[in-house]
Amino acid sequence: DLEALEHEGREYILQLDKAMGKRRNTVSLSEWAYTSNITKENEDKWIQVRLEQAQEEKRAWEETKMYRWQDFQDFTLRRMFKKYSQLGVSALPDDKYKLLMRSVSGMESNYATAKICSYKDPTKCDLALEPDITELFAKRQDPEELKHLWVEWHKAAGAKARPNFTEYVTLYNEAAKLNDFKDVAEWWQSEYEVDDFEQQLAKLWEDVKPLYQQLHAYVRKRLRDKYGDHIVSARGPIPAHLLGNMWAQTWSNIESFTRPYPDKKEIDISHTMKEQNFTAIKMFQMSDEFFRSLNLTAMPEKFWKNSIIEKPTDRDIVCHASAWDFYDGEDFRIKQCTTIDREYFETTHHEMGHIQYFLQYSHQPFIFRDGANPGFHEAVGDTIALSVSSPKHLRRVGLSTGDAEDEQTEINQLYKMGIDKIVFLPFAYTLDMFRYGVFRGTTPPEDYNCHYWRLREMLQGVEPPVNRTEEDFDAAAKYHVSANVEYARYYVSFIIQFQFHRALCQLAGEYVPEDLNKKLVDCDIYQSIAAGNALSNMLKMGSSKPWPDAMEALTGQRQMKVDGLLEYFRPLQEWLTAENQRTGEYIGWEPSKTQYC
Ligand SMILES: C=C(C[SeH])C(=O)N1CCC[C@H]1C(=O)O
Ligand SMILES: [Zn+2]
Repeated sequence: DLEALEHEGREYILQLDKAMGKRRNTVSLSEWAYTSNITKENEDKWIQVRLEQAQEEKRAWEETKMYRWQDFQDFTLRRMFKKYSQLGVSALPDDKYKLLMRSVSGMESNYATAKICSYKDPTKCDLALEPDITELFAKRQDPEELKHLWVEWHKAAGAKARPNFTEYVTLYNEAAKLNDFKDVAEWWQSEYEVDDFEQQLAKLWEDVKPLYQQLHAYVRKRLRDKYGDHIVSARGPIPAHLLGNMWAQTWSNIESFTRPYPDKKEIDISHTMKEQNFTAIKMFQMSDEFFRSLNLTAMPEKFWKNSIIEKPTDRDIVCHASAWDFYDGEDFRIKQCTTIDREYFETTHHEMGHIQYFLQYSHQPFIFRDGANPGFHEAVGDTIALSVSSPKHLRRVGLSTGDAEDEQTEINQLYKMGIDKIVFLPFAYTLDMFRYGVFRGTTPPEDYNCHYWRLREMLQGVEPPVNRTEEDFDAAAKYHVSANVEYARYYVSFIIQFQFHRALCQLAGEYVPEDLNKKLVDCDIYQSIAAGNALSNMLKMGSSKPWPDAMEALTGQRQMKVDGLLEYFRPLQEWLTAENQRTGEYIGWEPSKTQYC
């Protein structure tokens, strides 16, 4: 009878889950070995381990099909079977699976080891993305030097990845079909468990676009003031190499010469951290201390022993920051090539947020040891960083000397947050709108690069510094495209982190709507047990429930909405609108004058 069958099903799935945990540990250890020491030998070992695991996963998958789990009464048991009934890339036959892994590791190792020549010294050709090119792009303001760095990086990391990328698209789509998806776009969107995900992304963009256009118009004016209108037009897109970041995804590095009130003291914690002889480990200890102040879990001993937090000098590694769960309840690691600056201070909190999530759901069955959706995992650390980057907190930890919280300082602070958080949204939206089209085949290979730029111009209002052709492949010059990491998760994160932050600030008594002494921009939840416990209750759920249940547990909302973000930035939006009217700046952008593609 059904009762007995369901009982049998529970026994089966629990032992399968234990086996899955062991497998994930083995795979994580071999992937760590490869990405922390990029050699052919380590790549071969990682691929071999993945192939062996794929065999075991296939056998287990065949077994689950024998259970009529759709009729089981227990929601959690049904959810476990549902997740186990999806095999993933292991559904590919061995030879194709191997080709797929080789094409991705080929792109990722190319990205991790790419070098370019210096602008000033053409014989110096050992510049890596981290730390060399990143630091030059953050500091240099000469348009010709920035153009050189931009063109050379996009050649070395983008164009070179094109052959591997086209093979990856074909094979990955085959895997999608073997999992009963039309294509990878549908597979990626299924992770969000709503049937109108793409429409939701478009709605969120419509809601935040007016704010973005005001910020874009203001920044374009300040750049035109600095570089002249022969470089920055009055009504067109902004040249992408002038925004302080290789992908123009955050414009924080041009804050110093574009902020609204330049005569107000700038909070430059990069400078202060260097002055105070900060080390990478110090940043990690400060972040760990913040999480512990919320009554969350301390980093375990193996974290401090096994993490790699500085770039090794004796080997090639994947420097792009990452957080790792080894699924044994005690081994959790971060790998990043820390430099002492604001950007890595934030990245450290971002990665520690991943580790905290791992720790909070480490009691769950392995199949539920995931974010409620991929955006949740990206939002944890950033939500904490919203408190850490408040002037109040920076004063608390001695990274900023007190400045009267007057109106102008507040606008400067909101501007500093906005050129990081608002600016990021159209970039993130573009990256996966582009890849959805590629996987669906609506964007044919012969149109990959020009379509990518049409999307970037339409959504982000930026244009390339030089003409582009289909010899280029600029999308792969971004880590996540070369490393096969889905990106809508960050778009979701940058929306929901403001819903989380607002709820936590209210719980901490740090934010009271309409109370001018309890503003959202000043909120710092540091040491709030009430906020920490509420966050912990959401994180402990992992992916055991649909994400609206997790979001409701913390915020009372069951939908992604920009209301949190718009509430946070309201004073800035009002200021930008008034300022753009005062200067008569054109809002939005006309199509680019140059036929660059
Ligand atoms: C820090 C990470 C590792 Se999950 C990252 O890739 N982020 C964090 C913010 C956006 C995105 C990026 O760098 O493009
Ligand atoms: Zn992340």
